Amino acid sequence: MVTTTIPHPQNTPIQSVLIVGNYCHDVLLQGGAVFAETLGGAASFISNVFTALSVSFHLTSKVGFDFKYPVNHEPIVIPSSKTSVFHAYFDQGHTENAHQDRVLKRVEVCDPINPSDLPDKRFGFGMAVGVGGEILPETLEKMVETCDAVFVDIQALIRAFDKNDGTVKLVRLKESGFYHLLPRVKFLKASSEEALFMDVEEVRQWCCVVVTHGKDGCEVYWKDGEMKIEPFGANQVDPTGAGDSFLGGFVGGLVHGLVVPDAALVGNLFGSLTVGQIGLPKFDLRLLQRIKDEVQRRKLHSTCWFESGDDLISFTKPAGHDEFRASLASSKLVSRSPGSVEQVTGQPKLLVGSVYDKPN
Ligand SMILES: Nc1ncnc2c1ncn2[C@@H]1O[C@H](COP(=O)(O)OP(=O)(O)OP(=O)(O)O)[C@@H](O)[C@H]1O
Ligand SMILES: O[C@H]1[C@H](O)[C@@H](O)[C@H](O)[C@@H](O)[C@H]1O
Repeated sequence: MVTTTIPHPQNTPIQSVLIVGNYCHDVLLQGGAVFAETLGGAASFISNVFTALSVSFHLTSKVGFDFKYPVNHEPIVIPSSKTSVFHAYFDQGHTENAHQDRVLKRVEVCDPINPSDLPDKRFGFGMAVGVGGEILPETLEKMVETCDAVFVDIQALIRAFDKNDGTVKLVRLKESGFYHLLPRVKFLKASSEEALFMDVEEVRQWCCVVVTHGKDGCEVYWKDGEMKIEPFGANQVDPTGAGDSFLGGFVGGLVHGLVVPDAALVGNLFGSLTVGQIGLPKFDLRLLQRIKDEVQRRKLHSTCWFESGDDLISFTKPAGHDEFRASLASSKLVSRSPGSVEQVTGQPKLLVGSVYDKPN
């Protein structure tokens, strides 16, 4: 069995998670018109998945006086600031230095999250999941000091914003101001477009790199090996938040005691559930129960990270991995009925139409 020396958080049976990143308002546009407005930000998609998986967490997030969505975990409200706003244009074509399936513009920006905004306590897991440049190097530094295992979405580190219109551009990870902290980070998640801005071969020597590939699932790279994790099928109507929900499912799986390959399957599952809906997804309650049952069953049959007591995480696909995938896939087949949908955070506002066809 291939293992690596990632310590499990402090031998505590119940893992607490710190999520750091601002909520935002997302405005989705196509053909010059707004077709949806939703609650956004990686923090909102991840909390949505954690709530679905019954993972408890603390959230540090900032919004402005104009924040307009009801949420279960209250953000810090900055009276002198507006909430960060992103406009996502789905028909402006591809640019070389931007997200491929949409052009994103940050049109309002809330305050950054400072180290002093973080709670003064230790956490098993920390997640640095900024969207608008709100995570500062010193904030990530405090997270690696106070959390046993830190997970970073690369979008929190490498985004730059055009001075005139806020268009999101990416800078190389090496020039981001965060590079020196990578040896203290446990997992770095990047989409395939973002991965072009880093040297995966170099970074995997320090931390585990997870690259997501949209409908093709994801790949996990660590010092001594790599593996591909199979996707789940989906009818994509809006790709927004797929990567965030993936990360929520992945970390949620680890918190529940799954090994990395099995947790990555849970990540792929939540990514696939997210692209099937506009904005923040709502999950069918029976589907969630099936997923949680499968995760509990799986945990009983695999070497659990937290309970093994040997301070090692296995990166090898354990026996039964394919069966676990099949059982998760079959849980997607449970039908939706009125009243079985759990609404965990802000509702999207559909302005034009109800189904969006992904542009080529
Ligand atoms: N069309 C799809 N069908 C099935 N699964 C998908 C699809 N798109 C995304 N996923 C799942 O979601 C995960 C994350 O998707 P993706 O690689 O597009 O992330 P991303 O580009 O960071 O997303 P975003 O920036 O829109 O949040 C994938 O690894 C996959 O598991
Ligand atoms: O709500 C979305 C989502 O969090 C995406 O992952 C991020 O890329 C966008 O900037 C944000 O507006």
